[in-house]
Formats: sequence, structure tokens, C-alpha cells
Amino acid sequence: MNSINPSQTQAWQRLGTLAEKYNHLEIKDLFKERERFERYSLELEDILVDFSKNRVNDEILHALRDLAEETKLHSAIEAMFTGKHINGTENRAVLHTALRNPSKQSVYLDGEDVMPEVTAVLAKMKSFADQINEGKWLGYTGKPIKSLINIGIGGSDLGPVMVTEALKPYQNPNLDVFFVSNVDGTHIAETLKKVDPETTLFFIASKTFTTQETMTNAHTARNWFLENAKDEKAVAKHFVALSTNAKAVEAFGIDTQNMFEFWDWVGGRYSLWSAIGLSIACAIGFSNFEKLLAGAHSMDEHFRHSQFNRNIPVLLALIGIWNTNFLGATTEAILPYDQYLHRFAAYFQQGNMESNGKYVTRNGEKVNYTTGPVIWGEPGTNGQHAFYQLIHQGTHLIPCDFIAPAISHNPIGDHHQKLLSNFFAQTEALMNGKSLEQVKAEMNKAGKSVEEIDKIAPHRVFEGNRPTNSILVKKITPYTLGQLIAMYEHKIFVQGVIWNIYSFDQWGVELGKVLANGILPELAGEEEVNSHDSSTNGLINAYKKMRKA
Ligand SMILES: O=P(O)(O)OC[C@H]1O[C@@](O)(CO)[C@@H](O)[C@@H]1O
Repeated sequence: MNSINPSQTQAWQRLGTLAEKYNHLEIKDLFKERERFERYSLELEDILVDFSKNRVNDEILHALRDLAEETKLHSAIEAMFTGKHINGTENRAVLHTALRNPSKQSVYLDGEDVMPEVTAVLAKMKSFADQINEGKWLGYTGKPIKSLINIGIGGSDLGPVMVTEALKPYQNPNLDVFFVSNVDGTHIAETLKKVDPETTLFFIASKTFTTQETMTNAHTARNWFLENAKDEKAVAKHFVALSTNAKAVEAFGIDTQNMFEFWDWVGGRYSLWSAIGLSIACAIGFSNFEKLLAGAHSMDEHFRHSQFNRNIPVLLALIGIWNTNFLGATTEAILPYDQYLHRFAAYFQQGNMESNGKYVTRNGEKVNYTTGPVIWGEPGTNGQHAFYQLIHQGTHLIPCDFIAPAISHNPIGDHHQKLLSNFFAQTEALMNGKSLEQVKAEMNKAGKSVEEIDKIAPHRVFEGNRPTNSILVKKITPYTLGQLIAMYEHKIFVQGVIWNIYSFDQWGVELGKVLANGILPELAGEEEVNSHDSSTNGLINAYKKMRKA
């Protein structure tokens, strides 16, 4: 993969000049062009992406596309889809796109077609999910499974949680699905209270099968189960493993027949399409899981074959780079106006921040520009009553992605229309704002005194000119959700290429874990700890003192 410092490209220099030239560019003024919405929005099947309410014009977009060309984005896209080892520090390919390749057309990795293995695992997942959904997978007392508990964390949890929540309308009503991720004993304790060991099946989801939280929870689950079942042989009916590490699975005591494998070329935060998605396939049925894959594949094809000026992930990525590197934004909000999508932003906290939260380039040098943004967000309209004050009148520039379905799964009265009126109004308000003159006229009309107007009016001014993208989806279905997730995956990929960083490793999560493993034994016993700085020593010793009191 090419390793070009973006800040040294002509396009980047040009963009810097344009940022000065258009320093006072007002989004609302750009709408003097009647066709702006038509020219600055794109559709892919039932998804409309409107990026017209951004501080970009044709000149800026042209320079952004030049940046994509100069940083060799085309060849980087092909390198990913064709199994090149683009995860440079781990010497791995990045082929989550092969997991959603319905044609089964060959995808070669180091000369070997990966599709036969992918197809075999999907077939095994289908067989298993069908047995669960048809009540044919029986527990140790002969009862069908009713409760599924996925034990995993990070990419082995966030994707299954987000998707099963987003697709709850498609969930088998005879199945309860739970997710345990936190090593805080409360998480598994509260979950086990809700289930019967005779009818519960555990998914131990871990790419490495070594993650401290997951293995701790898995052993707790196994002990709880055996306290009831008494017989080790019963484990095989109630535990399956989703992993790349057969040796560790066997050592844990799960029959490798009950292991659904995936591969090191599937990143954890890109793994919901793999065996990690088994809890999804069971919850919503395998045919819906296939639709999820098909939606993602549709976005893959769009991304791989569309010209950059008609390419949704590329344009979202480039506008994000304009906001981050030339307008100074450091965070991005994802605001789904859909309660079922309440874990969507959380999912892309890992997806984006664990991919592009990097400060060293692929050359091993420290970057001289900003890279991955902080991702956050909550469903609308709740966010409007929590943090929209800052988005509208704060000192931070916060680009927002507003997402909404045109059709609700729960059309109760006029609820959905009220939700959508807010969805449409917020981006309009963030763009247009409200001037001092408008505020004063309103207050004057309301009969406010001159003193009150002079005192209060400045606080009621909205500067506006705050950039947003609006993503309108006909309905959140397995297919459209697959498209949405893949859209963001590819946006993140494009930004990583342009920022010249490795988006598919996560060395930054290691140090804390190693230090925690060192502190763990120090917490036992009563002797004072003095092996750290005074703060860490002080905290540990205070903890010990509190426990004694
Ligand atoms: O699936 P596993 O191997 O248990 O890893 C869980 C998560 O832990 C990490 O923080 C890596 O250590 C994430 O990248 C990953 O998704």
C-alpha cells in the first residue's frame, strides 16, 4: 500500500489555501444554487445521503477528490478487496468484504481462495441457527433452547448487540438474547438471574480466546451451568465458541465440533459478518442474516466501482477530512432518529476510533496532522434534551450525521412524524441559525422591553453554519442496515488511507491490559503496595483500607 504523507501533496496545500479563501463561507448562501440538493446528495437503492449542508463547494470538493487521487485511493481499495496484506504491522489481509460475497466468486489470499472456508462456516451457521429457531437444538434435559447469551467484548460484542437491537422487529419471539461483556461481575450476575440453565445456550465469542474479560465471564458461566447440570458432558449442548483459536477453545472445554471459526484476516471490529454474528443469525433467523450480508455487499460494490464524485463512502470520508483537517473539528456525532439504532454510535466508537485513533504513519513517523475523530452520539430526539445546546451554541465545531428511517416499525399515532419533523428541523437550524436581528424582532413582537431584549437577545442568537449530513433510509431492514454499516466501514477505510495510517491493528489497547495484569496480584492480601507512583500506590492502598474497614 502506498505510503504518502497527505500534508505534502499538492491537493492538501490547495485545500489549505481554499480553507483561507472560504473562511467565511456560509452554508446557507450555497443554497442560492437551486440544484444544490440534487448535486450534493446521492442515492443507493433505498438510502439517500444528503451532504449538501456542509461547508463545501465544487472547488473544495474537487480538491478533496484530488487528495484521494494523490494518496492513491483507487489502488488502496483494490488492495483491500484483493487480499493484500494491508494490515502492515500484523502482516495480515483485511477481507471482511469476503464474508459478504454472495456470488462466492473466488477471493484469493496468498494464492488460496478463501471462499470455500467462508461458505462452509456460513453453512454451519445456517444449520445451527435453523436448529435453534426450529426448537431442534435440545438442552441436557431435552428442552429446546430459549435463551441465548453472547459472552464477548469489543468487536465480539458491540456488533451483535447493535445489530440485534437494530433488528429487534425481526427477532424470533420465542428467543431471549442477552449480551455479557463487562468483567464487572454485575454484568453476568444480573444476566444469569434471568435464564434457566436447562434452556440456555452460551456463545463464547472471542477472536483470540484469550481476552481477560471474556474468559473470566466464560468460566463463571461454565461453573454456574455445571452447578446445575452437574455433568461435564452437558457442556456440549450449551456452549459454542466463535473464534480463530481452536487450541484455546478445546482447552476451555468446548468441543471443536461446536466451534464456528473465523480468520485472522477478519478484524475484531469488522467481524459481525463472520461467526461472531452467530447470535445475530440465531436471533433474527439465518435468512435475515443473509440479507444483512447482502446489504453490505451492495455497498461494497458501490464503493469498489463508483467514481469518487458518485461514491458515498468516499464523499463522506473526504468531507470528514475537510471538517477535521481544515475546519478544525475533533469529534463527530452520529445521531440516529430511531430508537432501535440506540447502539449504532457506540458501535462506531470502536469501529472508527480503534481504526483511526493513531498518531504514527505507515512510515513509522509521527503525524503532523489530526487523524481519527472522537465518535459519539445518542438517538434523537433524546440528544436534543441532553447535548444539542452545545452543538448549536457551543464553541466546538461538531459535524453531525443525522440518520432516520422514513418508515417506522411502530407507526403509533403521529409519533414518527414528530420524530422526523425534528430530524429535518435540526439540520436546517444548525445551518441557518438565527441572527441577532431576528431574535430582537421576535422579542420585540412578543412585547419584551428594550432592557430585556438588550440583556437576553445575545444569548438567543444561533450562529448556524454547522455542518451536517442527513441519511434518510426507507426503512431499517437487515438489508439497509448492512448497507449503512458497510458505508461507515468504507468511510473509515478511506480516511485511514488518506491519513497514511494503519487502520486495522490496535496496539493502543495493549499497555493498559499489561499493567492491569501486573496490578491484579497486588490487590490480594493486606500488605502495602509501593511499586508504583504515589498516586497508583495511594489508590491501591486506599482500596485495601476501605475493604478492611
Ligand atoms: O474478540 P477478542 O479477541 O476477545 O477481542 C475483543 C476485543 O479486544 C480488543 O480490544 C483487542 O484486544 C478489540 O480490538 C477486540 O474487538
